[in-house]
Amino acid sequence: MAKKAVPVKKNETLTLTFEDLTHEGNGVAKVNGYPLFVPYGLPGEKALVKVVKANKNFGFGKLLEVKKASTERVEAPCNVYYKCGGCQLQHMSYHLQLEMKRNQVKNVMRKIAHMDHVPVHPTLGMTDPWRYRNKVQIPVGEKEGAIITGFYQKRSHRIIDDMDTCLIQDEVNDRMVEAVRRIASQLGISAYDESTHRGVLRHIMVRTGRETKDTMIVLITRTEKLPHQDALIQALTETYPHVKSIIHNVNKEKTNVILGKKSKIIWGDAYIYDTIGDIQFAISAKSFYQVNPPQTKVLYEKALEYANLSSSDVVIDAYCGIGTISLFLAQQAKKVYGIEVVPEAISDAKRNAELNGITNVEFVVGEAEKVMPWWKAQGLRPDVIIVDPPRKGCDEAFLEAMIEMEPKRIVYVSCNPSTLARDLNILDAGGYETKEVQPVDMFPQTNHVECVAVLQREVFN
Ligand SMILES: C[S@@+](CC[C@H](N)C(=O)[O-])C[C@H]1O[C@@H](n2cnc3c(N)ncnc32)[C@H](O)[C@@H]1O
Repeated sequence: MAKKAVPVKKNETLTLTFEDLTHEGNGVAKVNGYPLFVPYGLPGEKALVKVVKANKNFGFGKLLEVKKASTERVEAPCNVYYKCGGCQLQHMSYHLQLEMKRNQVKNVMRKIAHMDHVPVHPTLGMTDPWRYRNKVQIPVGEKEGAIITGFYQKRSHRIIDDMDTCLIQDEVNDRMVEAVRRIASQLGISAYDESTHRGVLRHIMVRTGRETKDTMIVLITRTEKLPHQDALIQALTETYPHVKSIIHNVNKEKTNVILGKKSKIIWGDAYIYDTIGDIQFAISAKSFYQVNPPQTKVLYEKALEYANLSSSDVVIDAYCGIGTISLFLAQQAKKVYGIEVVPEAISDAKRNAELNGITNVEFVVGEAEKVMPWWKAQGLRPDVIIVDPPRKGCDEAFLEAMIEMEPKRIVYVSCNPSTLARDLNILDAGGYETKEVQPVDMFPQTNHVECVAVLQREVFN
């Protein structure tokens, strides 16, 4: 059979009309059926595009000029949007962002889960989809002898040197990054240089409680010692009374991983506090805590609604982090068991239960895929199981144990629709029918999407 020729050439410029959007947010145009993916292109738009890569079955293009703009195109408010790798969707209306995320979920439900029939509801979005992030981790560099902070330019480790704000961050985080940068510069603390593996300050991490405005600052250095530590602490805490915790973390490795293994509280508490709904949470530096608190409440309320608990129900919250979902569930259930692999998160979870006077919870440190079969062997038979795994989804041994425990319902919270669809398929074969899926926009302006799905056990006679 004759090989089909690629209809475009690298560096060629073409006028094209976009027909679709990928789940990354790229426009899709077709040249004689050959798809060309173009960042920042929107469906219905006519644009001048330069071909930058022409693979056998698909290519990539660069948007040179929009000839006819979509009514969904908006001006990106961030002045470094087109350089930064953090956001991908600022050029489209929020309405289209929500629709795109729902379509992504519908697509995986069709293509991976083979569940065309399952309703995927419209994405639950934010009224104000800006300034929502409670945590920033920003690289530190040097320019003309001064310390700079900024995210990396897209697909590189070059720091954006004219970034003065991040519009999806809590303003307190922005201010604190700037304060640490300025004070560290004044004190002559050097920035880490990745190419030479020299210098001191690698990253600044700031976490702020949305409701409390309590702030934790984590200073990540290559060196054991943080130079001018006392002066830095004094300058920060005298000027910013909302700073409740300063932590020094040491990362000596040549690595992209931000936090090193060794941490020391150098001022204040090990925790900051925040509230979601009427529950208070203590959050330590290394624990997972959802980054968008208002939408976390929306997500958890949906999970709780899907769990449909009665006061006699026993529940497992797998991958429970610092016990956020568990404590919500515990208000309506007889007993909740939480399982999580990070020991610090389980200490936080126990502390959080105490803080809120919640006694019907039990938290265990371990890998969910090992603890679930053990719980099953011990005779634990929960009425409802909630899972909220990391992006890679659930381990098969975990899914198997969950099916064998025969809960009447499973509620699956996921930050990766593809692995969600894969796992729903496995659970379906194990007798759990997916009833509906609700996308929730936890990460506006970015192409990430969160979902919650409810599954019911089919009882065969
Ligand atoms: C998406 S977070 C969810 C946390 C929590 N449910 C929440 O909403 O804050 C996933 C959690 O799973 C934990 N985790 C990752 N792999 C695990 C495993 N094999 N067993 C148990 N927990 C795991 C992570 O440490 C993280 O806290």
